[in-house]
Amino acid sequence: MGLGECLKSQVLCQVLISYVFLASGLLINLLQLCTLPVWWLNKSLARRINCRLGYCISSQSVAILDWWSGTECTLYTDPKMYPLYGNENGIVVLNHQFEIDFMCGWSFCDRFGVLGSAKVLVKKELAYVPVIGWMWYFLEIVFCKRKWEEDRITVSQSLQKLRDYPENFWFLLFCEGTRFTAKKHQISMEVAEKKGLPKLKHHLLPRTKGFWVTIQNLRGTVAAVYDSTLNFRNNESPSLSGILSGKKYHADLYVRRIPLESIPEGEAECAAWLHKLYQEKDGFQEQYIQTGRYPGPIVSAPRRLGPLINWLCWSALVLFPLGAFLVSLLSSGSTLTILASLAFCYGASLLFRWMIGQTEISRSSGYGNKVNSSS
Ligand SMILES: CC/C=C\C/C=C\C/C=C\C/C=C\C/C=C\C/C=C\CCC(=O)SCCNC(=O)CCNC(=O)[C@H](O)C(C)(C)COP(=O)(O)OP(=O)(O)OC[C@H]1O[C@@H](n2cnc3c(N)ncnc32)[C@H](O)[C@@H]1OP(=O)(O)O
Ligand SMILES: CCCCCCCCCCCCCCCC(=O)OC[C@@H](O)COP(=O)(O)O
Repeated sequence: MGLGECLKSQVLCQVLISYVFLASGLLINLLQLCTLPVWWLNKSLARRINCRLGYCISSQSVAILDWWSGTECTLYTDPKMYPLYGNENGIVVLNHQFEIDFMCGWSFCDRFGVLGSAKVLVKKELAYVPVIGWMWYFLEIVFCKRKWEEDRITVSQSLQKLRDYPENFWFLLFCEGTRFTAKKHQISMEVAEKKGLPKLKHHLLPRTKGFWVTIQNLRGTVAAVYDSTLNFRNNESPSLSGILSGKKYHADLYVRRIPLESIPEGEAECAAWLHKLYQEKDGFQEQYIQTGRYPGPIVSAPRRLGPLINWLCWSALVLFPLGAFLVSLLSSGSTLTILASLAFCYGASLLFRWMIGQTEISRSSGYGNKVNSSS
């Protein structure tokens, strides 16, 4: 193990990274709250400010992925489509199999200049996660309860609001609705069988309603669906804890651009189209597993310096007062203050640990464990 790797695996480094993320993130959440009056005066300006503030948070996770762990994210796509990425609105359909898939997604958003405005259909439970969940309110992220009776109205309403969004955005949909586990796969293939659909080997059966409602509400606003299939080389199973301790992974993403006009309008036709798409995605995964490659050429989309600079600036901003506080704490010699500070640090580390837990598949929800769809 080299010196760099040894340093990255030290607990102190991870404590400092989590401190920077929590302290700067809560500060940015506060700044986002302060933009509320701007919403009434100039909505477009408020949205643009929130894109920049959101970038300050989400790009920290990109910095950790791209620069701290040095994880390589490789893009397979048609080079003719490349100039369109980031210059139009897109709906991204991604497989949901890996604990850090959202970080790789964010990294690609950054590479194409749409990180601040990135959108996702996300389960409501994540709205309560400090920093990221709170940031999402101000970025007009679409929340769902995974209960169609309620979601059909609320999801449509939230999507309608994006129709006059002032910046280009990608809207991410994990149509499988939950992370892949062997049990969820088995149940969803029973559903597939009952519906007379071909079985999938590497995906859960996609839930079609969220896709249909997204297409319906964003038609005319979004130019294309970016069908995206992610996998990791050498059977890596990446984790956020691994990234924080500096472990390098190798992600490969295959993206196909599908013009929105080619997607059928009716609900049943749209659902059938999505099922066919997932059968194709399953074929790409099989090819990847057999050959270690996706079809099509690799296109260069290098990591950018922006997230690193942003991260270093926020680190300087919040670490300096921490250092000053620690010096004054030690020189005060007050046992009570020192104990109170230690208790506070312990609480903060529990909170960060809980946030990491949200990404872990072993702590995944029970959604999809039964044929009916309760969480
Ligand atoms: C160039 C580079 C390109 C790309 C770069 C890549 C990405 C970058 C893009 C953006 C990044 C942005 C942000 C990323 C940051 C963070 C995101 C992190 C994670 C959050 C993700 C989540 O929270 S995923 C969970 C939430 N999302 C979803 O659930 C979406 C999918 N779900 C749906 O669409 C659902 O339909 C629903 C939620 C709208 C409603 O759910 P509900 O359960 O109520 O209804 P369903 O219709 O799904 O269920 C009933 C039907 O389903 C059948 N059924 C029953 N049991 C099962 C089963 N086990 N499996 C499958 N199907 C089942 C049932 O038979 C019913 O069928 P019908 O035919 O009768 O409809
Ligand atoms: C600089 C350090 C950056 C570290 C960031 C740490 C904070 C992480 C906070 C949690 C962010 C939320 C990401 C959620 C990821 C996810 O993938 O959610 C799962 C859902 O799709 C489906 O849920 P489930 O049904 O449980 O599988």
